[in-house]
Amino acid sequence: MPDGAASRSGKGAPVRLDRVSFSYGEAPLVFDVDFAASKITAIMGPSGSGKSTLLNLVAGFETPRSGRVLIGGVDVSAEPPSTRPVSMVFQENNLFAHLCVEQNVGLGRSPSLRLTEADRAAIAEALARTGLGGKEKRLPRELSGGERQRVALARVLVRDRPVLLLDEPFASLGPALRDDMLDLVATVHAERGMTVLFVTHQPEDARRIGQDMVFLDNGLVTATGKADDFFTGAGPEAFRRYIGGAGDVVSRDIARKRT
Ligand SMILES: Nc1ncnc2c1ncn2[C@@H]1O[C@H](COP(=O)(O)OP(=O)(O)OP(=O)(O)O)[C@@H](O)[C@H]1O
Repeated sequence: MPDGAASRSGKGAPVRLDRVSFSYGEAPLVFDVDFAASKITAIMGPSGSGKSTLLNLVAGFETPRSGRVLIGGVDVSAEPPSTRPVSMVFQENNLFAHLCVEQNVGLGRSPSLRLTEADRAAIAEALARTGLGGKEKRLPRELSGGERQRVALARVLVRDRPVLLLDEPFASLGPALRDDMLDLVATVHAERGMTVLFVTHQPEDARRIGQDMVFLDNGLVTATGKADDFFTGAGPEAFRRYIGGAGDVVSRDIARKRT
């Protein structure tokens, strides 16, 4: 499939930030970086380094001061979020409080909730996959935090866009549930091959599903490469300092897996 509009559904599309600058009124953030099609890239960096801003620029919630955002080779810089070939899951507040689970997921299919039979079948399948069968009519406030994030994931499943943006979506969950969710993302990624940009502060989460790594520091991309290389000590000094002792644990896990 050629890059471009054709890659708006189905397989992953490459994402490029071409000398994108952005400012909230203070020092500018400048991003010049490529995310490979159909890879899961972990985005890490100290608090305030610009990770969420980068995702918001890709999603269209923020507009570059200069430079271009390209998805599948197409300049989407002037497009609103709704027309970009992107889905996003935030740390919280992904759901509409007055809509039930089924409707919240249905929005991924049709913003007006005019759903076809095929849409309803896709919604039922996504709810089953995320373990939400039987909870279709519940409101978000009647769900646990983990269940709410699963609804957000189910919506992403039915939306089926070539790019998935995850902004610490599982940060508030316990470790076992977090691992389950990460595994679900990895399984869906293996099936569909969408491009995933995954912001996380957790080295073990980045290690679990990340294939590539983009490291931000102070509003700039300061290192990119294979995630494994970062965790086996080949990453920049700033990365090692950032993850501190967690690096040793993750490296040991990698060594154990390989023996
Ligand atoms: N709405 C806003 N208004 C003004 N400044 C903002 C706004 N959002 C973020 N910033 C600033 O922009 C910079 C980058 O913020 P961003 O949220 O992208 O960082 P982050 O790496 O995602 O941080 P964290 O890991 O803490 O979530 C920070 O200096 C932050 O204070």
